[in-house]
Amino acid sequence: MEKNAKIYVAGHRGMVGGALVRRLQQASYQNIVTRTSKELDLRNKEAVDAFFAEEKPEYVFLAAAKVGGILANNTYRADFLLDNLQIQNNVIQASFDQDVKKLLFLGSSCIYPKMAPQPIKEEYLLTGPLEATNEPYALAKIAGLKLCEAFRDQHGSNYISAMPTNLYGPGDNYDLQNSHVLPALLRKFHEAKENNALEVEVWGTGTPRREFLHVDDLADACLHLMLHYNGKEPVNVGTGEDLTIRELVELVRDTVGYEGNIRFDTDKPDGTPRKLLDVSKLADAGWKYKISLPEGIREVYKEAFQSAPVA
Ligand SMILES: NC(=O)C1=CN([C@@H]2O[C@H](COP(=O)(O)OP(=O)(O)OC[C@H]3O[C@@H](n4cnc5c(N)ncnc54)[C@H](OP(=O)(O)O)[C@@H]3O)[C@@H](O)[C@H]2O)C=CC1
Ligand SMILES: C[C@H]1O[C@H](OP(=O)(O)OP(=O)(O)OC[C@H]2O[C@@H](n3cnc4c(=O)[nH]c(N)nc43)[C@H](O)[C@@H]2O)[C@@H](O)[C@@H](O)C1=O
Repeated sequence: MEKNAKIYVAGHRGMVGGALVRRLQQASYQNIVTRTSKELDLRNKEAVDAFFAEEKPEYVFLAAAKVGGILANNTYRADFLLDNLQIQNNVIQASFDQDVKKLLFLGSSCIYPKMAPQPIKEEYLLTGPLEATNEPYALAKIAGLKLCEAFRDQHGSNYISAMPTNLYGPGDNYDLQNSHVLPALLRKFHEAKENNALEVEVWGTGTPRREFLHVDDLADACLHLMLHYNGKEPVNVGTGEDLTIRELVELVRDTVGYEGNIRFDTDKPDGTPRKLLDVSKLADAGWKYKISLPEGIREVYKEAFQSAPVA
């Protein structure tokens, strides 16, 4: 990828898209094209086709998507399936029509079967039923990675797919209903400490296990894959380490310095019991994460809550 190549980052205002733009600029890629969803609704095929015909990007990072935590996925089931199918179908088709040299599609670790053997290898895809709470989203992501594979099979398109584990970092979503667990816990414990609340309520039983990767590490992995990976199979991107939600709750509580009680609301869903990724493929390609979870949580907490109020 030449330093003056025209690179389209779809979803640049999001947590992942923002990290991708930072990483590309840090690596001296200056010809980066972006559009907000107000400027370009990627569900609108005509608008997407017109944008690609006008801009003719050479490389595409497809980080735009409808994204949310377990409750959002389980509430807006049709939106998560339809929006994500429309976005990825339009961007991948337009990329082919305009001869994009290489496209990287972002999937998610939730594409794998609920009870897949752990750690999860890429070849476990479609070997068992999905987790019910995010099945619509997972099916959209599976369709996206399969569309990339199909364009490669039929047309020789160099479209690759990365399957990230749970992510956190600057620009995360802190809405208490729709966000993922880590940003939600940071906000809950911060506000409880500020308000001297006696108790913090967290969801589920605390027994599921999750793996967390800082979004700056993900962006670095995506650039590494764009530069060096030309394979058909999706590539897992993670740390290869996980912890229980209860351990995460205690880590966030201690980072924030909250000393009150914690109550687990078992009426809320646990979701997948565990989704630890096997990251040996990425390790074989020479990449490993850098930011440890405790360090990452400290940094994110400082940046999001101790320097300015959360929007
Ligand atoms: N967060 C996580 O834990 C994980 C995320 N991923 C994947 O990473 C990618 C990015 O996720 P993340 O950064 O967390 O999500 P965010 O919600 O932070 O960002 C999503 C972005 O997509 C854009 N977008 C959404 N709908 C549309 C639309 N109709 N038209 C144009 N743009 C749209 C938004 O643009 P705007 O701001 O302009 O409205 C936003 O910038 C997704 O593919 C997600 O599946 C994978 C695994 C874990
Ligand atoms: C990245 C991945 O993210 C999603 O899957 P998920 O990892 O299950 O999502 P989550 O981060 O929201 O929850 C993780 C665990 O944490 C528990 N939990 C406790 N307390 C809170 C809490 O306050 N908020 C949330 N959201 N969860 C909480 C919660 O009960 C669950 O056991 C997919 O939908 C899909 O988007 C996807 O691919």
